Amino acid sequence: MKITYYGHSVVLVEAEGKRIIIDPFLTGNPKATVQAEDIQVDAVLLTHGHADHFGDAVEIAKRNDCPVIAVAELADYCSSLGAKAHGMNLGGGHQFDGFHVKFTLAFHSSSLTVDGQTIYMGEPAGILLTMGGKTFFHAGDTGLFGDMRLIGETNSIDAAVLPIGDGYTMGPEDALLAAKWLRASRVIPIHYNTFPGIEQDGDAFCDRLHKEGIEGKALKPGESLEF
Ligand SMILES: Nc1ccn([C@@H]2O[C@H](COP(=O)(O)O)[C@@H](O)[C@H]2O)c(=O)n1
Repeated sequence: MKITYYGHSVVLVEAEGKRIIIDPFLTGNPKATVQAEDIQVDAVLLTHGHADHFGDAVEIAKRNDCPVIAVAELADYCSSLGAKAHGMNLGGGHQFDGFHVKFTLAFHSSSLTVDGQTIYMGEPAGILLTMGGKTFFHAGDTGLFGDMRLIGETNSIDAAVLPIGDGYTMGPEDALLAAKWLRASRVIPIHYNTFPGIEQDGDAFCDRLHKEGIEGKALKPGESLEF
C-alpha cells in the first residue's frame, strides 16, 4: 500500500492497481501540491461534509466516472449534484471491487453551508480502508474517544492518519493517546498548519510517538509512504 499526503486531510491511497482519494480538499487548500483536475482515481471517500473535507469530491467523481462513498446524507447530497454515490453509515462495511470500506465513529459534526443555509450532512465518520491485504485508518476530524481502543482491538491497522491541529479536533496530546489505543503500526499527523488556529509541530508529535515505541512520520504535502 502507498499513501500520499496532499495537505490538510487529503490522502491518496493506492494498492493493487486501485487508487482512492479521501477528503479531497484541493481547490483553496494552501498546502495542496496537486490540482483536482489531475486526480485520477477509482473512488472518492469522504469522512464528513465540512468544506475543508468535501472539497472537490463531486468534480473528481464526475470526471473519473467513479463513486463518492460517504455517510448516507452526504452521499445523497453528492448524488443530487450529479455524482455517482454510495451511501453507508457508521459501523457498516462494504466490499467494493478491489477494496473494502468500513465507517467508524468520529466525534465531530458534519454540515455544509449552501447558499447561506447550513445543511446537515449526516454523522461524521472515520474510515477503515482495506486493500491489497493492508488496512489504512483515516480518523477524519475527531476528538479523542474511548472506543478507539475497540477499533484498535478489532482491527489490525497498518497505518493511521490522525488530526493533531487542536481547536476543531484532537491536539497532539490526545492524538498520542489515540495512537496507542488504535495500535496502528505507523501514524501520520494531519489537519494541522493549513489555516490559523491549527498550528502544530508534526515532527515534534512524531518524536513523542517514537518515545512511545510507535513509528510516526510527518509527511510533507506531496510526500508518500509505502509499506
Ligand atoms: N460547522 C463547522 C464548520 C467547520 N468546522 C471546522 O472548522 C474548521 C474551519 O472550517 P471553515 O469551513 O470555517 O474553513 C475546519 O476544520 C472544519 O472542519 C467545524 O468544526 N464545524
